[in-house]
Amino acid sequence: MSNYQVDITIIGSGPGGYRAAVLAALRGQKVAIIESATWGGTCLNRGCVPKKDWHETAKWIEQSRHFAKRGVIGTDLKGDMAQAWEHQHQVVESVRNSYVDYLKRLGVQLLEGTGSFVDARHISVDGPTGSSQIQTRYTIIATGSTPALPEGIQTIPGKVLTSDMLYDDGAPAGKRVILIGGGVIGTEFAYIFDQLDKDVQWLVNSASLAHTQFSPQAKDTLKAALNALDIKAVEHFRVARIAEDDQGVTVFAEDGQSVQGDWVLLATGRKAFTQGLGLENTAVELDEKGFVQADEHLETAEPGIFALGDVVGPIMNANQALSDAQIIIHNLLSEEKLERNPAWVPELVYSAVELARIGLDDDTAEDQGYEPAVGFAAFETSPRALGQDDTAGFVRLLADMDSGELLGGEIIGRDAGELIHLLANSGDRQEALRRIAEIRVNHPSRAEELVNATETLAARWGLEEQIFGSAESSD
Ligand SMILES: Cc1cc2nc3c(=O)[nH]c(=O)nc-3n(C[C@H](O)[C@H](O)[C@H](O)COP(=O)(O)OP(=O)(O)OC[C@H]3O[C@@H](n4cnc5c(N)ncnc54)[C@H](O)[C@@H]3O)c2cc1C
Ligand SMILES: NC(=O)c1ccc[n+]([C@@H]2O[C@H](COP(=O)([O-])OP(=O)(O)OC[C@H]3O[C@@H](n4cnc5c(N)ncnc54)[C@H](O)[C@@H]3O)[C@@H](O)[C@H]2O)c1
Repeated sequence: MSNYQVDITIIGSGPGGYRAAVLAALRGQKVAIIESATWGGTCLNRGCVPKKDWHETAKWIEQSRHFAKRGVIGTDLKGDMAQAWEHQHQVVESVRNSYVDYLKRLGVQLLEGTGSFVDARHISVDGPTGSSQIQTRYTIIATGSTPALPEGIQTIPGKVLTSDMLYDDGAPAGKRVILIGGGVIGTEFAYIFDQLDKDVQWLVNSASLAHTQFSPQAKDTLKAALNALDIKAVEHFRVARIAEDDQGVTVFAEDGQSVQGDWVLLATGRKAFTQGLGLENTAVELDEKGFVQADEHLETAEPGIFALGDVVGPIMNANQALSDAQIIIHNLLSEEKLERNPAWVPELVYSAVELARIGLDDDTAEDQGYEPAVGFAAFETSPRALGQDDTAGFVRLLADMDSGELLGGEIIGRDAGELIHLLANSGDRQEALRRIAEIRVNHPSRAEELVNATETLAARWGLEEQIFGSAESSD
């Protein structure tokens, strides 16, 4: 058995664990990271990275409908899911190799196996090539999440899959796909599968993205874009049972309706993963949903043990895991203590339109005593968007009517996932509108619509002074 003595041990190598390892190593810490499955976690191997690779392909296919009118002549193009799977697989492998290489170059000790607490300062690692034990000062639990299945539903390889199985094992051959869930994965895959030439039957028990903070306007824009491609959800379908037969699969709803297809993708949520961690040997506590309980600094009930990302929840996205990693490492190595503030971490959905949001939504802003004013600019008239044949969407900024403080923002449309950084990095929010209004823009660009949205806040809500500064009298 090998023994290691380190400053920080990280259990799990998803975006949160990886980022924590890099930041700690860069700041001179002796770091060990443990991974029981594939280096890079959900996001790299079966989440954000392969999904965005497919989203890009889907966009290309959709945009090929504009080729002829733009003077690009050729035969009718369509998607091929098997080849798309190979493409994402190569991208993922290449990113994984560079991640592992970077960790090694930084001197991080990479250990393959299941990490389990022996006590609060000792962790055992049981892996394919043997066992080891680590003595550690601090530990970060970064074990992520796993798909949650509706009660009574089980997966069947090649027939009833989760997104983890889809990316690990490949896509089944059949064209008729039943997609279950109106959450983020369901909304993203309804579009991707459709463009990859699948006949999608999309079953949801509540409207798409109902549980998110996106505005009704954002959801309507998404719905219109999906409808334009003839992608429509079957609503009020609560799945109760799935039966396999010679024709494929039949999905039954609680009210008795049924739908047939070749295979099913379950996108019915994810749950925190803490199995095999040996938390009973520590004072770490779980909440009633199984999330690791942590304070605003992400420290658990056991001093010196921290947790981040999906295993802490309730928000499950890579952006939150990355932000958590930054907070934990900063707090461990600095006097200043940062607090987790999920509202100011961007939230994205990649579907027939890209949806990005950050900060407060209208209701939360009102609940917190603000008087929200809305600044709005549509991409409909943007020269850049017109030139791209992609005019769906808008910028919507929320500001306090009295102080002009930026409360939140939404960017809907192409490149929203990049543009949102202009709001994510807007520093002091009292000054944010002015900073946005003063951006030295590249013309024509989509970012100009952010500037235009601040101008509507000035014109319609009397926020000229907060946005342009006080006008000096020339008398
Ligand atoms: C289909 C899909 C698409 C997504 N798309 C996006 C997106 O576009 N943008 C976005 O921001 N988010 C996206 N997400 C969410 C994102 O993938 C997760 O929020 C993110 O991966 C969470 O990171 P994490 O570091 O908390 O954990 P994870 O990435 O889940 O990594 C945890 C790792 O810990 C390992 N582990 C668990 N237990 C142990 C143990 N005891 N010992 C050792 N290792 C262990 C696991 O094997 C895993 O590799 C997507 C998710 C899915 C499923
Ligand atoms: N772009 C991103 O940041 C991104 C992308 C993908 C996934 N994720 C995260 O991964 C997690 C998992 O995504 P998800 O879409 O599976 O979960 P989700 O929680 O977003 O949505 C689950 C959906 O399944 C539905 N559902 C549950 N049981 C059902 C049943 N019996 N019949 C019909 N519908 C049922 C729910 O009503 C809900 O609409 C989420 O937390 C999500 O935020 C993030």
